[in-house]
Amino acid sequence: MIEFKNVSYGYGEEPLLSGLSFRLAAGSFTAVAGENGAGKSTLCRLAAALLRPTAGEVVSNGLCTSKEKGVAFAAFTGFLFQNPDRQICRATVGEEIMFGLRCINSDGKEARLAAAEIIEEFGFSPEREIFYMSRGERQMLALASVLVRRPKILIADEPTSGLDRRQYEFVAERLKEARRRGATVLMVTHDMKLAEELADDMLIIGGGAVRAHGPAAGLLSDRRLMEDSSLRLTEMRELATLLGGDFANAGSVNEIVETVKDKRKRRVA
Ligand SMILES: Nc1ncnc2c1ncn2[C@@H]1O[C@H](COP(=O)(O)OP(=O)(O)OP(=O)(O)O)[C@@H](O)[C@H]1O
Repeated sequence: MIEFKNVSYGYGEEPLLSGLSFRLAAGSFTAVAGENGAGKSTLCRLAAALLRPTAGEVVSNGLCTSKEKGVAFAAFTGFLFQNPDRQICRATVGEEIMFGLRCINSDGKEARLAAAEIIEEFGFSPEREIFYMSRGERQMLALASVLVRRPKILIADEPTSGLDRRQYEFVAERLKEARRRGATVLMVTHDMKLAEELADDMLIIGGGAVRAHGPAAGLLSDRRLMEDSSLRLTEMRELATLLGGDFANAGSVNEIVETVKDKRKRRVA
């Protein structure tokens, strides 16, 4: 569980975030959205104890980030940076994955087995030199080195940006899997289709405050909220809200099709 209690933060004198209060339930998947520069990455760093609030409290997994050392949070928090090069610090895939494990004092036989498994799952080879990997591959590697630690809390800042379709689908599946295994996931994204596919809840920030927090389906259908937050309705939501009435809260194209069929049946009868 992650809780923000009246949290404020600023890099300079002006606060960037002011009085944020919300709670993310254990095991939930929350997508964070908002316009560029709204403070989404800053919110993630606060949640991961990489930053401490200038006022208020962040409590993660029962620990207050202002009272404990960062290492206490690193033990159960996986953080995927927006830019993988901020994270990667070793020369080869194998070394990078093991580095992630050593950071949580995991270095034995089990750790080496987990490293071998994830390297295979991601389709890398342990000797592969990171210097020659593409941006997308480095992003996948950064994710692998976070996931190998099986974090209780997973914070991913735009995990699919710059990935090709195959990589995108692979990453979306890995995030779903982390959630299935019980992790609490917080994901920043500009991709509302991804939010719709993965998240239970959405947290929309803007103007330094929480603009909305609640079930993703409802927020993603709120045309006014989406427009005010510079977010795009997905094509499916666009269609559902344009059709209105019984269709307005449809969760998928399939639901729209079924509702049309149902209406036709009733008209014929
Ligand atoms: N280390 C820093 N020092 C000073 N200012 C910073 C720092 N990090 C971020 N900022 C500023 O804080 C503001 C919010 O940045 P942040 O990265 O949290 O926003 P964001 O919503 O994630 O943006 P984007 O969608 O563009 O990634 C921006 O104006 C940014 O320039």
